[in-house]
Amino acid sequence: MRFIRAAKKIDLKPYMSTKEMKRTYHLLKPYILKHKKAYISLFLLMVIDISLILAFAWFIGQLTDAAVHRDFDRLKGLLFIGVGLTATSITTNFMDTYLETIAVNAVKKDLNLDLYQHILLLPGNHVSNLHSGELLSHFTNEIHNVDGIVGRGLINLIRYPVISIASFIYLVQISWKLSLLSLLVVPVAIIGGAVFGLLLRNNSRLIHKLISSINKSLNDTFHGFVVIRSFTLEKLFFTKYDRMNQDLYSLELKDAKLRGWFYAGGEAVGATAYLVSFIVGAYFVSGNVITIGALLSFITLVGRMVNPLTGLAGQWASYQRALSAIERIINLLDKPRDSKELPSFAPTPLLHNRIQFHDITFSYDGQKNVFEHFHLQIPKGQVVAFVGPSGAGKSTLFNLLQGFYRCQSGSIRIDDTSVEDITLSELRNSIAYVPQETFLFSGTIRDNLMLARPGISEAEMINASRSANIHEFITALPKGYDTEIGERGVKLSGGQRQRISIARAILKDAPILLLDEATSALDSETEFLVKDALDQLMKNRTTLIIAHRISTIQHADVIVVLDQGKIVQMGKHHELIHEKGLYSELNKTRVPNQSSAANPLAVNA
Ligand SMILES: Nc1ncnc2c1ncn2[C@@H]1O[C@H](COP(=O)(O)OP(=O)(O)OP(=O)(O)O)[C@@H](O)[C@H]1O
Repeated sequence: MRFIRAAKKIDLKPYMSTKEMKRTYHLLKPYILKHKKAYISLFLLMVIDISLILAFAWFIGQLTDAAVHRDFDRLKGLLFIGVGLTATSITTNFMDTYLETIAVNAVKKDLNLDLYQHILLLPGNHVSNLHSGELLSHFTNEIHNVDGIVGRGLINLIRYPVISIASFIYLVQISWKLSLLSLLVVPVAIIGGAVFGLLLRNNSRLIHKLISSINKSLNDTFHGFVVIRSFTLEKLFFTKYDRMNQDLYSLELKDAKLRGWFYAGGEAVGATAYLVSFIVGAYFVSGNVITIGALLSFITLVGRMVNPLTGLAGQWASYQRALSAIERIINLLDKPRDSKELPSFAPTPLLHNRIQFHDITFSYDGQKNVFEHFHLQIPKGQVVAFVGPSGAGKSTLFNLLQGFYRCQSGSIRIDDTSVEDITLSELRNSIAYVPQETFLFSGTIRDNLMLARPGISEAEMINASRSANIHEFITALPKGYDTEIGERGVKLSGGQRQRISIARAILKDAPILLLDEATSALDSETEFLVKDALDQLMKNRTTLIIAHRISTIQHADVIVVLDQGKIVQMGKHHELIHEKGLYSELNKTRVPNQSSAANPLAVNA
């Protein structure tokens, strides 16, 4: 109930604005136009459908009058017309259902794909503000609500008023007095529909928001199983989930009540119009003002005139529900992308000279600078290690070099070309990155290795695995390289995952290598073996390393000591160790009586 209470404060003003409607149709227009054939056909079917409605009303009137006058020849002729009308109606219904499916699902399919592509291309600063649970709910919940806006939903916005107007014109032909009477219910139907539509939209907006929160919570639960169990958070999480579910149930009930009242109101308006027309019409028949056939035509059409008005209001209700869903998608689609095209494998430009961080100033949030006028040059082929306390900016340098974030000023250059001037495909294919936290995709070990680049041969894969000291482990598994490793590689140890990640980087064969704590999950023996592989891998490349362990950096060509985004020391291990400064401080905090090879730089750990 907490969610509902907080939500009650929501201002109703935004729901009255037409700006969001315009934004929504602006977003949907290209998708609708792409499938214009289906929409044009639906429109033509609509015209046929309206003609059929009028024709049936005429048919009933004619049939009744022919029966009253015992005109059997006319009855026979009408029978054929009736069969023809029914056959046309069945065919158009089938076509309508089929085309409606195309018009709705094709738009949803395209929107789905574009949304996915958009998320893949969002820059790092937007991605870090997104929650995967919320993103999932865009695909699993919100996108399905566009039904209310596209397809028949859209056609009905034209269809309903046209049916009402056409029926009304026909009604006037039968009896203008009766027609004026039936007009009295029109304002009631329209005002009622508009009010309920607004209430429904407010409620729907809350439902979408809550479904998104539920998805977030589920995502956190499934990713945080270990923490939940070790901190005995099960009851806490369950209670929170229970409360959200209860809130969702209450909101759905409210939605059902609103809809129920709304449809009941619509029925009442329709029934009133029907009854009043019937009673007054019967009075007209007894006075010979109209025939029985004309009365039957009239009451058939009166429903056709009033129902679209309540239907239009009903359409307005689903439209509001759809609008509240789609505005969440639009907010995401409005965010600028990193590039227009999806990065993919591209031939790697070789690094001929150097990497430069030239006078860069960068902040994640636009307020606190991580780097200010930062300079650093890394000549080709060097191994440069970065050390420094937590939060010094080491990972940020890697993020910037890979183009995950853009600097506010200054430039990062590879061979004197700014990374902003080369495509993301070229940039990222020039870099092999072994991250601090290894991410493996669900699937087999082979799948995870082969994605390093296209065209990897079996022999290359095995050689890379050998170099990363993981081949023996893999071949000892019952299915070898074809072993399924579970979601995110849960069936492997941290060290095994990290060695697969190293093998993947070896296979990528890029001129620049980024190792972010690449050996942190390895025991000292395995680390020794992998270090050998990494040394081989680094030979013809320019390598940037972030490491906690001295063993990984003591042979680096340069060690860059960072503190709060500034270079405070630079040099080789044997020089820095004797210098007074942060590096020797970090070194002093090593645990005594351990070999330096296995020791972490404690401040950074
Ligand atoms: N996505 C982000 N959004 C906002 N701020 C961030 C983000 N990532 C890092 N920061 C901030 O930027 C600063 C530098 O972080 P960075 O991760 O580069 O440090 P680091 O030296 O790699 O630290 P560690 O050794 O702990 O990984 C920190 O103050 C951190 O809080």
